[in-house]
Amino acid sequence: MKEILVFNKVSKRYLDRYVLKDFDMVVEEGEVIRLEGPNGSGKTTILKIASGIERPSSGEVLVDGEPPWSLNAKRKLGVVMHFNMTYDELTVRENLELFSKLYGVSMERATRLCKEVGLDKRSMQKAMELSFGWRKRLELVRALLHSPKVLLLDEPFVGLDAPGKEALLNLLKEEVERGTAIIYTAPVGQLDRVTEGERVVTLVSQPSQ
Ligand SMILES: Nc1ncnc2c1ncn2[C@@H]1O[C@H](COP(=O)(O)OP(=O)(O)OP(=O)(O)O)[C@@H](O)[C@H]1O
Repeated sequence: MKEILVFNKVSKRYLDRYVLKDFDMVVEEGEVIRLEGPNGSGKTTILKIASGIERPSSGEVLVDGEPPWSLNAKRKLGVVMHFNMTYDELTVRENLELFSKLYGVSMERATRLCKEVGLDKRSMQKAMELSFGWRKRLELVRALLHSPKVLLLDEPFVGLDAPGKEALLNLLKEEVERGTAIIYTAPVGQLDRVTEGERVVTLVSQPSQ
């Protein structure tokens, strides 16, 4: 299988404190990686670096051979963080029309994904009127519009009820079958999993310097 995301000796320092030190990880197409660790161990930081939101202090990160902040990498990345990337004042449909146009894809995929997660019945609601769990579904659909090769999800199960989790897992199963690599974070003790065969990468908090 092809290597799609590589972290090579990546360190991240905020002021004088290391959050990550010489972190290595190689993710292949279709792999599911669970980043597990206590609060503050750097799980979100890894996703921020992989998505190009933050740059590493040192080391190399490559998405299909390109740095995460490049346009080519952005075309291959789907990202759902704790903050929303859809627009509050636009409806579900308007948001998805906008992002579909930005990615240069037809609305067909958005329509199908919305149906799969039950968002089709809320297409005329403004994004800010959605409850937490429904906004999460919208964020997931937005992240999948351009059929990314790498999907980065920060604590995807948090705040979802049982039908929400089922809808999420169905979409993610489809993605894995398509060959998408999924990297997601989970706090220690979180029982939900994306797949049985996923690889767990355990992080430890860096000692304070
Ligand atoms: N912009 C920043 N400036 C300074 N420190 C930061 C910044 N972003 C993160 N940190 C620190 O880096 C450490 C790791 O944060 P991160 O959010 O990656 O951890 P996490 O494992 O995702 O934690 P949680 O489980 O609580 O979400 C924390 O101590 C945090 O305070």
